[in-house]
Amino acid sequence: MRIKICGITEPHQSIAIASFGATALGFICVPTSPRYVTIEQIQAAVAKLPDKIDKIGVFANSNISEIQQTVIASNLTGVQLHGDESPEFCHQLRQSLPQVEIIKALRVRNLEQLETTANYIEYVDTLLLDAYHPQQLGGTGQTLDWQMLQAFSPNRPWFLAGGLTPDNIIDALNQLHPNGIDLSSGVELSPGNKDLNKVALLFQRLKSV
Ligand SMILES: O=C(O)c1ccccc1NCC(=O)[C@H](O)[C@H](O)COP(=O)(O)O
Repeated sequence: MRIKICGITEPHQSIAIASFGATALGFICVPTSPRYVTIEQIQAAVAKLPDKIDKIGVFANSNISEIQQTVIASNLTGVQLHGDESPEFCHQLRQSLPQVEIIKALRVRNLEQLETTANYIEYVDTLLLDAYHPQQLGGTGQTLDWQMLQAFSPNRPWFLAGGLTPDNIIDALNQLHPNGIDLSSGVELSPGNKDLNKVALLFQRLKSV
């Protein structure tokens, strides 16, 4: 299973979290986020990471040239689209960045919206389901209605996100079978400052899965 820790801002934390066993790290490229990082900060955070770690830039409603510029300058291996990007936008991004993993995040409010994931299947590599929040795009600590996801079985790998913590992760994975999990505020001291004790506890608990 893929384990993505998102909202990294500090180089020493990115190295520590990779050494605990994270398979992917996420860097927030959304200027309004308290976890926002510049290209220079991403470069510093990824510089000493092993090649096998996926380095994902998280964008929301950015244009293709901004995304392309950041991906190339920061050596990112993937892009997570966390705004209102359409399937057509994902298709265009694929033409511009053919070697880069495209993850479409959907902030799921109800079953009808969950069904819109089908529109993205042919244009993205991976889906990510996050919780809906009326004011914030991500990193909110809100959990999804896991009951609503019981029958979710898309024709693409998918990440479960939204309010996951070391305390609820086993419960989540007993109920759902995602290909990956994504955590941010549940392993933080404050936005962008990860709590390495909580990250270590997470990986310890995941050993039993
Ligand atoms: O984390 C942010 O600040 C953020 C801002 C704008 C768009 C996306 C953002 N985060 C995306 C993520 O992938 C988070 O890991 C995801 O929302 C889960 O967060 P949390 O509920 O805190 O675990």
